[in-house]
Amino acid sequence: MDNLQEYLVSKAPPSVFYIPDFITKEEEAHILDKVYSVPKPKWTNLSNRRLQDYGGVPHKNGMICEKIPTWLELYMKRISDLKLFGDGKTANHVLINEYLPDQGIMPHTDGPLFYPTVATISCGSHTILEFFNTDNRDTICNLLLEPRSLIILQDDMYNKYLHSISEIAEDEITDKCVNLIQCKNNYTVGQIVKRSVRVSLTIRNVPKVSKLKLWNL
Ligand SMILES: O=C(O)CCC(=O)C(=O)O
Ligand SMILES: [Fe+2]
Repeated sequence: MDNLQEYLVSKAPPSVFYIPDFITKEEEAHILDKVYSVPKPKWTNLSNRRLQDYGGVPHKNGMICEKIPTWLELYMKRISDLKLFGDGKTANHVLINEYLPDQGIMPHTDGPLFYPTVATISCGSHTILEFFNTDNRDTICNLLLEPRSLIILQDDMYNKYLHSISEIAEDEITDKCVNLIQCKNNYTVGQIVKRSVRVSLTIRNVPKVSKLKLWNL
């Protein structure tokens, strides 16, 4: 991956980059193996998905950094090397979401505690990430995220629009999907694509970290 600009999704508002095959099938299998080998309490169960978080709890007074597993640091470095987080800053937080085929995430923005660029690696299944206008909930565009792809959101696509994943077990490809020509596979409008279990790695930078160390733990 030499030049990020080659991966710009030019039909979306500024700015989205879509990189198919960012990781190999072997790396995908390795990630899934690691994600599913944690002890059960590492999972946080929500009503519509489960998640694991690494790096600490982002907080307005500063995140108290926690040690991140070595296997994850490898993928964080690959993202940090893209220089997405401004003046030499590197990734220091990872959220791992697991979605069963009919699970999703409600419309939201990622908020002010993170540097306003988010990088997400998809494993196991495709999904469709939908973007909405905050005021009237009109659709802005959709992005088809293939397994092993990387998506990078910044500028208005991070700050201005809401994003969500519908709670449906299969997706219909529509012309609202603005990155179809950049996908590895061929998709046609009207096609139905069945979801399987998807695990996503959302890799970010929390600019404000606390120097406080929990010596007594
Ligand atoms: O799973 C994804 O691709 C999106 C996750 C997301 O939006 C988030 O964790 O804030
Ligand atoms: Fe999000």
